[in-house]
Amino acid sequence: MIEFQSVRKQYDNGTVAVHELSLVVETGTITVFVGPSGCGKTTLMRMVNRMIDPSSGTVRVNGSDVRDSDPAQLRRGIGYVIQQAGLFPHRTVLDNVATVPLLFGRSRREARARASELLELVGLQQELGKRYPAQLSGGQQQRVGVARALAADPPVLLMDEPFSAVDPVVREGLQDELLRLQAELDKTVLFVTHDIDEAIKLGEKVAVLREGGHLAQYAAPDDLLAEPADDFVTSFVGRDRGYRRLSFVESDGIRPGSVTTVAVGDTPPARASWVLALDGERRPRGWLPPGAAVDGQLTEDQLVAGGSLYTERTPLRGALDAALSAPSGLGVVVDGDGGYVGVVTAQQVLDLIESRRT
Ligand SMILES: Nc1ncnc2c1ncn2[C@@H]1O[C@H](COP(=O)(O)OP(=O)(O)OP(=O)(O)O)[C@@H](O)[C@H]1O
Repeated sequence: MIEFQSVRKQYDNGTVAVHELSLVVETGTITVFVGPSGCGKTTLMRMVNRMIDPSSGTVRVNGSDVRDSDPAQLRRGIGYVIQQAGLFPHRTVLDNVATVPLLFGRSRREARARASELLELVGLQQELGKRYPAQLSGGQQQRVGVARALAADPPVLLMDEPFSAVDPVVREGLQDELLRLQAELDKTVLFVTHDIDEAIKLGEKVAVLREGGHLAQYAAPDDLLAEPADDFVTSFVGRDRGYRRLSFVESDGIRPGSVTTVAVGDTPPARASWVLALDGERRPRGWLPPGAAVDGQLTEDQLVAGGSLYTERTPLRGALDAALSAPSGLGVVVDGDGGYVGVVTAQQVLDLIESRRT
């Protein structure tokens, strides 16, 4: 557990970066600090590993005041991941990660073996270990940064805008990876971002900060979207919060309907409605428009691209998105292996939401 108690930080130039802030970060959770630039997120995070000391107030990690620990000792139990990964440019990827176990007194061989395990854990192929950081993509470098922070198996992980230098698609992949890792490792993660969508996706609790290091709200993401504490939080969480809240709404009660399907390679039936094309493993490949004439076997280039797929029993947002993005207006529901289950309409999702309200 990390506790901030009446913490204040005023820099020598008079800037108040954090204003009398108190909050508790629970053990084994991902907690996100989010807010506009300059609101004190980084300052607050760096107080945990004593890169910055508060002007007043107390920061405790697992009950101990951090000021009572030697900074070097303290940092061994706290992994730190930053934007651009901060890797040593003249060491190979494997040696970058092995640095930490070496510091802990492991032999070079043991350290490299451990580094190799960690690269695998963060989803990097072993041969990338021989490269230098500049020979990796931004997303891969970020994974190396995470592997290095995990090398000491610290109970606490600080992540300061770790994914903000990569493009949105890679970023989403890294976020998913972090959630997967956390399910396995159960660390206490403090994550800083200025992106509210990232905060809502990753955080079990989210602290919204505003200018001058004031805590505007500290809540679970669903509560933040449902009941923003004030105008600042309302505008910060954005306009489509009603829609985004669907990410937290269970889909129990959605009954997928059926639609005519055809396997790619077969001859489709003549239909006045949309026909869904599936591959040999019954995974959706696209749609055949109403009345489309196909002579002989159906090929993929005759199909209209499908919308997003909705994996059954995941939150409602995905179901609505699948329906809205499908050319047929029918969201395709798949099972955990990506196999076709049925279809769902936007109306079904809205009816379910309405029935819950009443
Ligand atoms: N060493 C310093 N000396 C003086 N002022 C500082 C120092 N470090 C940060 N500040 C100021 O303190 C405030 C909070 O900075 P901090 O870096 O904690 O914000 P942040 O929320 O992490 O911002 P960003 O999202 O832009 O990284 C800002 O006004 C910043 O200019």
